[in-house]
Amino acid sequence: MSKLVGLVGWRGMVGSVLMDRMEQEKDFDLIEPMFFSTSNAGGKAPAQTKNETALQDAFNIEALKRCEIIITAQGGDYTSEVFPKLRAAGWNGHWIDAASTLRMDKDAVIILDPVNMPVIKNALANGGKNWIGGNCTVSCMLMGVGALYKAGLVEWMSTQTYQAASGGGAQHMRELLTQYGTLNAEVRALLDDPKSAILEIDRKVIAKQRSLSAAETANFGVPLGGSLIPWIDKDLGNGMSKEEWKGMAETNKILGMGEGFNASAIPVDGFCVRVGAMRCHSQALTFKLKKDVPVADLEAMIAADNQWVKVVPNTREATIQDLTPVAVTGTMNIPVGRIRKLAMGPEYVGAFTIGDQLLWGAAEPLRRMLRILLDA
Ligand SMILES: NC(=O)C1=CN([C@@H]2O[C@H](COP(=O)(O)OP(=O)(O)OC[C@H]3O[C@@H](n4cnc5c(N)ncnc54)[C@H](OP(=O)(O)O)[C@@H]3O)[C@@H](O)[C@H]2O)C=CC1
Ligand SMILES: N[C@@H](CC(=O)OP(=O)(O)O)C(=O)O
Repeated sequence: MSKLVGLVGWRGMVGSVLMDRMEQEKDFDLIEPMFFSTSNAGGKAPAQTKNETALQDAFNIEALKRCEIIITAQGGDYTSEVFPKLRAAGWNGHWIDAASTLRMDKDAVIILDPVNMPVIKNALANGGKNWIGGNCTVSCMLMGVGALYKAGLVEWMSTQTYQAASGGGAQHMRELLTQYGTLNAEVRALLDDPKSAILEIDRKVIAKQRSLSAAETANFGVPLGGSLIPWIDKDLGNGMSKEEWKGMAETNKILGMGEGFNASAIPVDGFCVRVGAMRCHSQALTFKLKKDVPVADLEAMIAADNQWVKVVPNTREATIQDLTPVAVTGTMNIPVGRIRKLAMGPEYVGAFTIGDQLLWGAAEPLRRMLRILLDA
């Protein structure tokens, strides 16, 4: 008999991408899905439903307890409220979660199986039940250059990110596009006139950006369209943003190197920056390797690591065609390009990588974990 799998958060942005991928990979053929809602209990479950045709109340512990596996993309507040109650009520099922809430808990594994299948298998063998998706930037980075970590080559890594609006959620994407539209409208007549002065256009754009209303910047707090924001997530009070902290803490945890900032952890640090892209996170990486390895060897290792990573030749044409958010959005591909030795010395290597933060960054590791559990 198929396992009863509860789905919470399935109609949100991450949840919708998850549903699409589960459809594409025919995951629903293997499970008895039970759909939950925080807002519409008793409503009609989506088309993938089989026997459980009504939406269940996502706060009803007894209903949740019926599930052998629960997958949630509902968000951290939901996890904080429901997960402890569910475990306290004696539920012993598998909890697969997109939210960051439980990530650093001792009994939780950050799931990214093409990178850390041994960590997942080990936890499963030891009775692990809590499977948490990683931060999107970290997951996309490790899908691209995990090979260098697995080979034990990385002494340290610095990352400078270019993160898309989708990382903030659906309203942030809308806000970005609305701002672009507002700026375009402001100078439309001048743009239509080929003889107009570009500095006049520029003056009008900056004046408009600086005068956007609180409602027009409600989500990001400041304009993002035509600008950037070099701070993502909370201020940790030590000069670091929480998104930057996750780089080292989660990378090391995913790789099974312990809980983040221990003495043997690989240093990972840099700056996380929000840019006006829609749903792809890009990042420029600087590695200090433990030894001098030829670029061709590094490329070969990266290319052989998993079926989704694609090495982009370090040429102008290949880069501008294949190494952009526009090229990657909506695909499972993780291109890694601009791989070259840096001026600081033969152990210093640069690379640039991109991933769709809703696919590998959020939804895909969850459905893959479901498959691992179904196969176990
Ligand atoms: N956005 C991202 O990049 C990432 C997000 N995550 C995690 O996933 C969580 C969910 O993120 P995200 O999918 O962006 O959140 P959304 O806001 O898109 O969806 C969350 C929930 O909001 C409810 N909702 C209310 N109104 C609507 C509406 N008009 N359309 C769809 N859903 C609606 C739904 O719950 P209901 O059906 O019960 O009403 C839905 O499940 C985050 O909180 C985070 O923890 C993780 C990685 C990346
Ligand atoms: N913080 C990420 C999105 C996200 O949801 O991250 P996390 O799952 O680590 O909270 C971003 O804004 O791009």
